[in-house]
Amino acid sequence: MASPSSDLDRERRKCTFNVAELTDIINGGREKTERRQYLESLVLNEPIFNYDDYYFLSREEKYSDAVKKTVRLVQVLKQHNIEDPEDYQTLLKYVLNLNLPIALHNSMFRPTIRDQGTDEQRKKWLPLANDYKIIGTYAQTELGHGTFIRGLETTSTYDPKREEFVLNTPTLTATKWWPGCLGKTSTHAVVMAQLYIKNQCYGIHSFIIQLRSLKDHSPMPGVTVGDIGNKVGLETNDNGFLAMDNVRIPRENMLMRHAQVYPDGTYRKPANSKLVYGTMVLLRATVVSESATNLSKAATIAIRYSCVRRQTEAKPGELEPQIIDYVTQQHKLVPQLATAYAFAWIARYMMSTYHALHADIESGHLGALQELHGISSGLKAFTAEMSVSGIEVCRRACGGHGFSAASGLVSMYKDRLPSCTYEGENTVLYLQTARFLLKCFRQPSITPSSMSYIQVKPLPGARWGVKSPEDLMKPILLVEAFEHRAQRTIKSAAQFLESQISQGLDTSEAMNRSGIEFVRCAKAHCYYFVTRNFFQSTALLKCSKEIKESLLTLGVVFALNGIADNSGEFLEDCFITGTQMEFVRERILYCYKQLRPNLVGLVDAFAFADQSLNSALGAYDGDVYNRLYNWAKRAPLNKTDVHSSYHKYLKPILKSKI
Ligand SMILES: CCCCC/C=C/C(=O)SCCNC(=O)CCNC(=O)[C@H](O)C(C)(C)COP(=O)(O)OP(=O)(O)OC[C@H]1O[C@@H](n2cnc3c(N)ncnc32)[C@H](O)[C@@H]1OP(=O)(O)O
Ligand SMILES: Cc1cc2nc3c(=O)[nH]c(=O)nc-3n(C[C@H](O)[C@H](O)[C@H](O)COP(=O)(O)OP(=O)(O)OC[C@H]3O[C@@H](n4cnc5c(N)ncnc54)[C@H](O)[C@@H]3O)c2cc1C
Repeated sequence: MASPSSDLDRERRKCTFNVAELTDIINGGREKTERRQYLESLVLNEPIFNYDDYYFLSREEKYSDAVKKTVRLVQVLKQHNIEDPEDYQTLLKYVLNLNLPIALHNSMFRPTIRDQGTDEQRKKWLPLANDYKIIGTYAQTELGHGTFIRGLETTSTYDPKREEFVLNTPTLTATKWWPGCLGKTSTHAVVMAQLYIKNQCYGIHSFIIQLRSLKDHSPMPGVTVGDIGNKVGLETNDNGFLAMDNVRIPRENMLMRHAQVYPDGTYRKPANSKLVYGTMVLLRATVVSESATNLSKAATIAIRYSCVRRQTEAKPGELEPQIIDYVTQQHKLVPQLATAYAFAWIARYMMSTYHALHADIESGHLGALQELHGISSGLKAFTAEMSVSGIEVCRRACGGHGFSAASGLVSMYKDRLPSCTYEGENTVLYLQTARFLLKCFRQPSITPSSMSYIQVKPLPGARWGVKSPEDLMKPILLVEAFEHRAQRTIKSAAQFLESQISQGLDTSEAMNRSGIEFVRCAKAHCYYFVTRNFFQSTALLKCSKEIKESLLTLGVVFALNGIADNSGEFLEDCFITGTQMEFVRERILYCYKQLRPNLVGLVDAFAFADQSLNSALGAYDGDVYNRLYNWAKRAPLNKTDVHSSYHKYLKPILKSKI
């Protein structure tokens, strides 16, 4: 048997491009790579951040271990004056492969105060939060409502006499349920509640409440708080519940940047009622980046493993082949690698668009609200869905060892599963994107330039201009196919809605009956958006010819598999012919062959530290079997040769007369 590490060495010698150059491109430049390496050096060398036996821990041990790591991380950040949120994100992406009990503090609590708080409120709360003197979460979802925010039952009633709000969870279903880090960690929360003044409801607003004493961490009076129990994944996160019984907070604790309640109870409404939803939009944009990162990790593990795993005697007397050389294995993994790169590029687009439109919104240009909501909703759902499915494809492609916790793919899959649900359940978000697409379809004047393609009505009888398999390497033809499909499905969704209304259904029932068409056109739009962005971004890169060629070929793989996996949508109106579908299948094989020498180089370029992957299958040196065996020997069950259950239970029956 060839030695696993020699297999990977040989793979690395095959690579046709400079891996470090591609790493810089992925990171956003040489400086960013150096900054990342510096941040990694601060943490990766600390024994406390060792994850070797993490998979053996119980849920409670995992949570406690994560709190320990969190405290040390905060100390490191303070010691080295690391305050830039981007640095924190870099550490999360590339170093810490855990969901920390300060996840919501940094991802939602602080941003909500920053974006929804007045200058005075920022001055009061942000220094405490930035210095981790308080730890917060974002408590919106309740036992009875997650999607329908306007249906939330928690109330915040203004008492003008004492200039206070009184918060209550009036029913069991009003109990806040799921918020991350709520159960045991957070001392404060932004609570989303229905504002009541003189018995009139003004809808959802955000309020800061203290959950726990800063002296002994015990729950505050009127606060019942705890962990919601074991979940599929995210075991380090104490997702919790919160019930409030007449919890009084000062008037100043309502975040009042957009809406105000004056001491006498006068209410000033926000310029737009959706401004209070702003933090969710930021998180949806962040989910796009997380989806890219996790699929990149999964592809790294599975491709490295597939280069060291040899199986089945292809030709008598010869070495068993590397499983990466089975085309069926390439057909599992190369599309995931292509998707990982496509998502890395769209994540950069999403975050830059978020910051640009958020700045517009901050300057009062509220028209950008809907555009940002429309774009972020779809991309969150699309990338989360494909990333989670892709991680499972990578796990399954590793055979039996893919089922071992030591693969790193099992916990990754379990931890990424909820990304299709939190921050907006995927279907609900697709419907929101579709709502915006149809608005653009009907009202060209509100259509942002990024969606101007919607105005172009596809010519009846339009046909794909592909004449040969070689044509399929031309981005313009690939983008044309996805653009046509998106235009057609948006138009068809609009027509379907009209047909429902013309049959006499009221708008909400007609919208409901059109829901499947809406989701279909939202997905088609996202596929087009990601494909177009991939080729546009790659074309602009200043890099070696070899890197550009590999990235373009990955883009072709992403696009062609998108067509092959959804062929019905392209054949439905005869835009694509059967012959052209044969070209697609032939070209997919061609691309796999072209990419084969560079597969390890393309995953090495992500430059995930072994500690961050925490995988016996995906370590840089490929020493799979030793890692698996040594890890198994450390399993708690192997502390003794004979387990105590033998003496307690097994021995009597084994001694009994047969
Ligand atoms: C490490 C792990 C971290 C995980 C942390 C997880 C945190 C969480 O999960 S926080 C909780 C997340 N929860 C959600 O995302 C709830 C999802 N539901 C919603 O966002 C809303 O309920 C809705 C969008 C589904 C509906 O909102 P609603 O107020 O009922 O709006 P209408 O349906 O009446 O009208 C839609 C209308 O409003 C516009 N709009 C909706 N949301 C936004 C927004 N965020 N920004 C801007 N505009 C928004 C939408 O465009 C429609 O406009 P029109 O078409 O002009 O009516
Ligand atoms: C791991 C995890 C972490 C979370 N962290 C937080 C947090 O920190 N803070 C917080 O506030 N919340 C948090 N949540 C809650 C999360 O935001 C909600 O679970 C999510 O918004 C979905 O709402 P729901 O659970 O009520 O599902 P539901 O809305 O009940 O969805 C159930 C089904 O109904 C369908 N459905 C619902 N409404 C519609 C509709 N209008 N049209 C069509 N179909 C519909 C959905 O598509 C879905 O298939 C977290 C959840 C998880 C799993």
